Amino acid sequence: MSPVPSISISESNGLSFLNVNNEFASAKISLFGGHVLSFVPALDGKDRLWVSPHAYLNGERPIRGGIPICWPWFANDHGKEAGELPPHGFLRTQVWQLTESSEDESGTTLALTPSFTRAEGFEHDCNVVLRVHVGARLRVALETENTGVAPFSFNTALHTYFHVDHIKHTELVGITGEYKDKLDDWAVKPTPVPYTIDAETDRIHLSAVKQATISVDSTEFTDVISEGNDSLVVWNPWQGAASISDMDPFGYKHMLCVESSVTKGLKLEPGEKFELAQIIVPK
Ligand SMILES: O=P(O)(O)OC[C@H]1O[C@H](O)[C@H](O)[C@@H](O)[C@@H]1O
Repeated sequence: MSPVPSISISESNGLSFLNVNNEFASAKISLFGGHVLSFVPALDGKDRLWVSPHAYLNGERPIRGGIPICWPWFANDHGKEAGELPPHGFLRTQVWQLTESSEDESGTTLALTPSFTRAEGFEHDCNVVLRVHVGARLRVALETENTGVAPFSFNTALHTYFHVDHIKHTELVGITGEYKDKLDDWAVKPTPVPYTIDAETDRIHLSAVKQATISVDSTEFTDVISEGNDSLVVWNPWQGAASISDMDPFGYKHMLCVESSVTKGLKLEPGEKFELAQIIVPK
């Protein structure tokens, strides 16, 4: 299909990208992974997303940064030994197609679909559509529809890497309740107040937080609104970034993952649809 005029297509290292430019913002989306890489609002010209300078942008590995799509499982929660199946599922490493695009007074909307939704570890019939709206806000929504005759359960996440000027000057506001600490054998702990990051952090917040704010130097920078989530994941590898081959040792200073997530298992009956969405609101 030919996209609307606010979308142009570029290619590099064998990957294709959709570049969206309208009066509200610009955005870049990789068809590999159905992966939003950048969202720069006209408001202040500051990218809200972070991509590692060492990210593989050639289809060899999932892209480190932007908005990876985790589906139909989160991390290694696929019921087999870690390493037997790809972490975060199999959508972030396949080529997606642009199936629809439109523009109106609020911005540009695109729909993308993955090449396949059935693979080892998830042998069910379904349709998956990613809808991206680039306007004064960025809305990313992943819809899953059960097109089969039996129910299935799955997990999913919009694993967004937010850009922050400096992690040591960053605070997360609005997260309440308890979290499971992956770095402490999944111990359940109260959410800290104030919520600052000063060490490796890998947490599944167990309440369905609908709005969190990323503040930098006590100034609100980005609101993160979630719809359909049952949890919120917060991740920063800190100096462990040095052992991640597609991050540099200091990469952790400029990113914070705040992931709108379904981690508790969501059951879809035949014919049912479910949407997980994240809305990124520049302040
Ligand atoms: O390296 P990746 O497979 O992209 O995963 C990156 C991170 O994703 C999530 O935030 C998990 O909670 C972390 O445990 C994991 O390290």
